[in-house]
Amino acid sequence: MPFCAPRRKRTAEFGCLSEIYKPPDGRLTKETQIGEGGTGAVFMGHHHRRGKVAVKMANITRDEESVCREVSFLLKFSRHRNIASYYGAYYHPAPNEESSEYLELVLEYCSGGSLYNLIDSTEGQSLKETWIGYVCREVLKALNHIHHHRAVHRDIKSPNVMLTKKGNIKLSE
Ligand SMILES: Nc1ncnc2c1ncn2[C@@H]1O[C@H](COP(=O)(O)OP(=O)(O)OP(=O)(O)O)[C@@H](O)[C@H]1O
Repeated sequence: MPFCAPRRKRTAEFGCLSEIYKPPDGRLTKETQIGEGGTGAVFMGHHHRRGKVAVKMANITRDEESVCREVSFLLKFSRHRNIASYYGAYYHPAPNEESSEYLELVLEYCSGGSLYNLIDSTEGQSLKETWIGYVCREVLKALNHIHHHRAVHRDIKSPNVMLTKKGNIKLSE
């Protein structure tokens, strides 16, 4: 089975997650862990067609509502150049009753880290004004796009602003 994008977000009426988000057939591999967010761990991964990707293990058992919110945000907005591309999601069932169910969200890999890391790396010095201007302009482009579609982000902070290898700015949820 090829890499598949979810057809629609989960709601009670659509039924079983395992039918909506098909599991991969081994063409997606998870490698080292690169971060930890509120919904779960984030891994660097490799996809046979996309190359390097970020795989976010979103814990459905712990907080299904915020996972659905994130998927819905990505489906709506991730085609914008200032929002990390969303390649699809896979359902990961709980192996036993004590474990959690996950949705593996496959995203564009932002190897430059977050704006938070970038500021931190200056060790108390400020970023150059030209950089501050550039980052603000790119984040505003993403926000303008979101607002144009009558939505709001509500969690703008430096850890949610990511950088790609080329220095492009990507707003995440
Ligand atoms: N697309 C990505 N590319 C590279 N690293 C990423 C990517 N997404 C997340 N990360 C890494 O994983 C960490 C956690 O990301 P995540 O989006 O889960 O954080 P969060 O915003 O705190 O979580 P949430 O808002 O979902 O509770 C980030 O700080 C970053 O280091």
